[in-house]
Amino acid sequence: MLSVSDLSFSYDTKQALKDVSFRAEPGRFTALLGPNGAGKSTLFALLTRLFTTRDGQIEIAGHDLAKAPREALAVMGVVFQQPTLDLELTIRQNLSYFAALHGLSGKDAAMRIDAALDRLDIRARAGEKARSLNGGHRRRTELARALIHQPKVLLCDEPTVGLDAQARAAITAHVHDLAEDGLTVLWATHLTDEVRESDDVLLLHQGVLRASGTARDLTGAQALNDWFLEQTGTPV
Ligand SMILES: Nc1ncnc2c1ncn2[C@@H]1O[C@H](COP(=O)(O)OP(=O)(O)OP(=O)(O)O)[C@@H](O)[C@H]1O
Repeated sequence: MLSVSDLSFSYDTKQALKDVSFRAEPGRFTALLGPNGAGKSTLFALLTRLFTTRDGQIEIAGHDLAKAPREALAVMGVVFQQPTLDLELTIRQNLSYFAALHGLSGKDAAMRIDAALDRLDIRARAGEKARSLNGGHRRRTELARALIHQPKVLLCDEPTVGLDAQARAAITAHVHDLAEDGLTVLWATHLTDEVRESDDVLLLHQGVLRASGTARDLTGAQALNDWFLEQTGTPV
């Protein structure tokens, strides 16, 4: 589980997050929705310890990120907005490198890499250079890489940016499956078609968490897009 309590953060005079509290539960796909400037990237930077703050608390699967950062980060998988594959390495080499960073090697690493590649349906491409893959398969590779160390919490920061509709749908479906298998997923997006009615939604606007609940409960008979517009005055 991912738990955030009373989290605040300021850039000089600009307060980017104000007393944000929420929980993302195991087995749930939690969508973090917010217009530009809402504070999503700031929140991800705090969750991944790129930034730190004394205002508030973050717990990753029971580990306090400030007091036990190593333990907390060890159970977290992250897919950043910007692609981070080495395009000259094969898919398997990219994953092996990451496994080594987590202290995994030999048979254990190979088994975990195969399992992660199977999970994302890209094992058949494992010997190909990342450069030869399309955007959707590169993103799948990054997702597979984020799973090798068997995290309990998966953070995805707008991971479908730049993908075509088909690749977006495939990745989104894969990550919903991962959530159904028990992972805690936090997925930042501004694209409401990536959110299912049964998903949990966190609406962030101007640094404040405006709403949280299942998409179905929050929107009632409204389409999520219309609800979002009504809440924020901003088209998604
Ligand atoms: N380095 C910075 N210095 C000052 N203000 C900043 C800085 N980075 C972000 N901000 C401000 O903090 C607020 C939150 O920004 P943040 O990037 O977290 O939002 P976001 O929801 O991720 O938006 P986007 O989708 O555009 O990335 C915005 O008002 C932004 O202008």
